[in-house]
Amino acid sequence: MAGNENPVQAFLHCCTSVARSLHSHLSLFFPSPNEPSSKRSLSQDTKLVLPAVSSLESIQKPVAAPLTKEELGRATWTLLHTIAAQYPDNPTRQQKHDVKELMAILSRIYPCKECADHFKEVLKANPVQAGSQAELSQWLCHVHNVVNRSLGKLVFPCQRVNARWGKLDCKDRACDLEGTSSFGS
Ligand SMILES: Cc1cc2nc3c(=O)[nH]c(=O)nc-3n(C[C@H](O)[C@H](O)[C@H](O)COP(=O)(O)OP(=O)(O)OC[C@H]3O[C@@H](n4cnc5c(N)ncnc54)[C@H](O)[C@@H]3O)c2cc1C
Repeated sequence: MAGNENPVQAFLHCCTSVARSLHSHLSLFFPSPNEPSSKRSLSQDTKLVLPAVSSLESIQKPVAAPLTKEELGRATWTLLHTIAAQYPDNPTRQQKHDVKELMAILSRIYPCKECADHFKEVLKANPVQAGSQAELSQWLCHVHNVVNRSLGKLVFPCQRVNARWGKLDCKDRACDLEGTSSFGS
C-alpha cells in the first residue's frame, strides 16, 4: 500500500486487480462468442487445448503407417480403371487430350520412381488409345497386364474388364461424363 492511500482506496484497488486477473483467466476457457477465433491468442488456445487433444488422439488413433507401393498401386489402378469405365463412348477432343495428358503426367510424377520410369517405357511402346470407352478400357487393361507380367503376376482376361470395373454406382447416372453426339471431335 502506498503511504498516502487511504484503506478504502487500497481495498478497491485490490478488488480491481483480482477481477482483472479472474477475467483474463476465465476468458481462456470461455471466450466471448463475439470474439473471432482468429483474434484469440493461438498460444493461449494451444497451451490449454492441444495437450489434452493430442494425448486423447494418441490413445484413439493408431499411428499412421506409410503407404506401401502395393497399396498405392491398387488405389491408382482403381482410379484409372474407373476413369476408363466412366469414359464416354464418344469423347470430346478435350477428353481424349486429358486422358493422354493424365497418363503422361503419371509417368512423370507417380510417387514411386521405378514404377514411373517403367510406366514411361510402357507408354512409349503402347501409346494411349482413347477414341471411345471400349478402346480406353481395353488399352488400360493391356498396359496393366504389361505391368502385371513384369512383376510376375497373372494376366487379367481383358474381355472381362467391364465386369470387373463397371460404371460408378451413381443415382440416375449422375456421374456420367458428357461426350459428343458425333465421332467428329
Ligand atoms: C502405373 C503403375 C505402374 C506401376 N509400376 C510398378 C512397378 O514398376 N513395380 C512395382 O513393384 N509395382 C508397380 N506398380 C504397382 C503394381 O502394379 C500393383 O498395383 C501392386 O503390386 C499391387 O498388386 P495387386 O496384385 O494387389 O493388384 P493390382 O495390379 O494393383 O490390381 C488391382 C486389381 O485390378 C484388377 N486387375 C489386375 N490386372 C488387371 C488388368 N490388366 N485389367 C483390369 N483389371 C486388372 C484385379 O482385380 C486386381 O485385384 C505400378 C502401379 C501403377 C498404377
